Amino acid sequence: MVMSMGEMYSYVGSTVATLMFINAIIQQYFPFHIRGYIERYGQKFVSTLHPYVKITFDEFTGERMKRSEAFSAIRNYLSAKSSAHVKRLKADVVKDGQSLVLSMDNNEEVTDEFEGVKVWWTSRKIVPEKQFSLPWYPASDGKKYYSLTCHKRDRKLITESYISHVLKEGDAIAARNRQRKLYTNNPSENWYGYKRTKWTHVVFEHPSTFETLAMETKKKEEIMKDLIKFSKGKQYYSRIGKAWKRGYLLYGPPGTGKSSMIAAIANFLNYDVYDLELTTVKDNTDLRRLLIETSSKSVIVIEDIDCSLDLTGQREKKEEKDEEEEEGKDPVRKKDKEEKKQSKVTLSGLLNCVDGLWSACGEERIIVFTTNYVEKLDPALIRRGRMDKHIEMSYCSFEAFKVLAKNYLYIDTHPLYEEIHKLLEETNMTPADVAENLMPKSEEDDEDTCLKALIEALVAAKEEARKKVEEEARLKAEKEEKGKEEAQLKLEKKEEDKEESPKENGEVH
Ligand SMILES: Nc1ncnc2c1ncn2[C@@H]1O[C@H](COP(=O)(O)OP(=O)(O)OP(=O)(O)O)[C@@H](O)[C@H]1O
Ligand SMILES: [Mg+2]
Repeated sequence: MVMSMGEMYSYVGSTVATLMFINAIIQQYFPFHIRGYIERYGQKFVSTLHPYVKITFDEFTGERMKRSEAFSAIRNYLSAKSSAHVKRLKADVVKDGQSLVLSMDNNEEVTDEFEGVKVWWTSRKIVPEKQFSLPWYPASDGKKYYSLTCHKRDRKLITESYISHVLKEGDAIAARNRQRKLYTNNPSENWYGYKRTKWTHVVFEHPSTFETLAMETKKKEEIMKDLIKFSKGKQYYSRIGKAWKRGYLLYGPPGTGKSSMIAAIANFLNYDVYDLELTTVKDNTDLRRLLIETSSKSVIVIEDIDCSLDLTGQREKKEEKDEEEEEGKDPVRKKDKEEKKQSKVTLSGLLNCVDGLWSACGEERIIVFTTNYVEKLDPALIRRGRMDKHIEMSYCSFEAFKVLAKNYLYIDTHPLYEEIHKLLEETNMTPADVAENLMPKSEEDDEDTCLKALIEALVAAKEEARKKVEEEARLKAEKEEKGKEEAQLKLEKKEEDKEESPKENGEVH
């Protein structure tokens, strides 16, 4: 008898289903010790009739019954395959999220094909017969597992290629559905209380993207390329023997988009964000503890680094010396100072965290420092290799303005653009201020009104800057004049002293 492929598959499908049915009956009606015999001899018998291999994937594995990553990946993979075909689906709300995951219900079957080979997946759950439950020890939900059946002749392909394909695809689906998080560190002193968490998180939903970011296209593309190279660089980093991380320093005046850039980076790479507030970290050890708890695929942000860290080490050291002499006499004061000292993260502590040995634990991390005053930073902090890329966020250029106009007013060009172009070249205005002016203030405001408002603001800013320059020049001239007068007075006094001195000398002798 010659079977068509379709017939063979339906035969195999029905055989598998029949066997499963028999198996279910055995499980249900035969006592445990007889079940063992039946299963053992049954399997021998079946394997001659049934040239198929079955692989099972339990939900919980190992001694500690950890949730199996393979099980979750398979669930994601199958949910994508099954939601269109399977009749009975189970809906789950994923952890922390509002998103729904549909997976095949127990005893449902899904067929999949890989390189021309067919396989069958079934979802199973074994519920224990006798359940023991207490309020503080709820009854088990049963043992869930997926089983994969394939023909014996395809065993090699399935075990060597197909399963890893499923796991990879499942992980990719999970990454796509994942809700990203924004973490903030809890102050060190709260770590040891009831909750004992170092990081608190909320769902990260920031609308900033590289598309909405107002800056020169060339600069933007360069950063995006750098990020892509980094995120795909696992092998590259391990080959050159460097930890898989990258440091960015974003600097520029307030309102030029440093924080927006961080959000755009996280959205672009689909990473979590850890917003690290250094001032509430007690010391270097706590800083290390915090960073060790960050996960890979994340952006670790330290905003306003110049304010969070005391970088004026030199001056402080000198003052400390003087104070130490005083403290020798006053033990209470000494203790106070020691406590204060302990509650500080030092520059070297931070540097150790950025490029010390431990930072290689965990991978795929971007560290971003921001500052308004790059010139204030210690060169040790920003040297190349530590901060791989320095990005200047500057005042709004015409190109950046065009991005904002497109975002806010949905326009690419306008007769007023020429005037705005000229004004932006003559005046410094941050993208935040430009954006504020472009925002319609009432429903009647159209693009003309908004652009005119921006022109007005630019003219006012230009006028203000001119006045400021004038005022500064005036003050400088005044200072110089005063300096001259003082010098003149000094000179005169010296002359007078000279005239008087022979007399004095005379008096002494
Ligand atoms: N380059 C930009 N592109 C798009 N929007 C921007 C840009 N710069 C600023 N903005 C707008 O201005 C607001 C403030 O910008 P942002 O917080 O990113 O500035 P910042 O440089 O981090 O400022 P600060 O130094 O005060 O932290 C943002 O919400 C955004 O709407
Ligand atoms: Mg900011």
